[in-house]
Amino acid sequence: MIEISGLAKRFAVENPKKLSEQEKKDPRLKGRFFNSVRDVSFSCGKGEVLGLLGPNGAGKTTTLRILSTALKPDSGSVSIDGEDVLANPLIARKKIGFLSSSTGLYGRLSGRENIAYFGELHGIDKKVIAERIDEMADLLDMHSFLDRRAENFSSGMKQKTSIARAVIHEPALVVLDEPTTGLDIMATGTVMEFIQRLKDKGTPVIFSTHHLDEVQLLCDRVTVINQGKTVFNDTLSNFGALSDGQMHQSFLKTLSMDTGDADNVVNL
Ligand SMILES: Nc1ncnc2c1ncn2[C@@H]1O[C@H](COP(=O)(O)OP(=O)(O)OP(=O)(O)O)[C@@H](O)[C@H]1O
Repeated sequence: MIEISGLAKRFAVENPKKLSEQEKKDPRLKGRFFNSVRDVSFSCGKGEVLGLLGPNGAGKTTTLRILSTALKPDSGSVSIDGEDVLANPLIARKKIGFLSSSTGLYGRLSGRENIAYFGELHGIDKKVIAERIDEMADLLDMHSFLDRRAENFSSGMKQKTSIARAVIHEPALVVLDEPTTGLDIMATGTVMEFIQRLKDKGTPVIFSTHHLDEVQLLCDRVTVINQGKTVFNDTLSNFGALSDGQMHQSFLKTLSMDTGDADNVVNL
């Protein structure tokens, strides 16, 4: 079980002229600081898949980077199975598999070598690494490119290799930042099946997405972030019930419920 409570993270604005027009009008901009995440809370239990939704710039990536310990929050708490992630980042890194949208592969290494390298960093036996890579190559349909150098991989090949790399140590929790962005329909289906398999094995999965069909297919829980705050945090069925099962309408409804203070979280 992972529990996130009251996360907040602000960034210093180095050059206000570089802010987008939308960011300049955003209530999160306070003087020289942009409060990207202001109050984010949710939890995800064993065998559950949680979909993290929100408009562009809502704070999803910032939140997921905090969970993965890549970023330190200014306030709030993150615990996995009762263990304080922020106080024990090394233990947390062992427990969490994180797919980031920004971490690249080593172009000179093959897909297999990229994944194996991470396995070795985690201290896993080489034989076990080889077995796990074979298993993941089956599941993610990677055999045709696994031994090619990663520098010329397509987006789909890169993403599958990055996902395999993120879970090589069989983490207790998997966090995926927009895992299907840029993938074709077949690769998207393969990644969705891979998440379903993690769920069947009891591994909690948190993933951010803009695709409501993926949420409907896979998620048990839905969290919506708007302007850095959790505005909805509940089951998929209660999310659907906000507007008779029309996911798109439910999403829009949660956004309109954000009145800008912390008391408007819809927790049905
Ligand atoms: N290091 C940083 N310095 C300054 N501002 C940042 C930094 N990282 C993120 N932000 C700002 O914080 C806000 C939230 O960004 P974040 O990437 O978390 O949003 P997101 O919900 O993942 O968006 P998207 O759906 O577009 O990926 C944005 O306005 C972004 O510009």
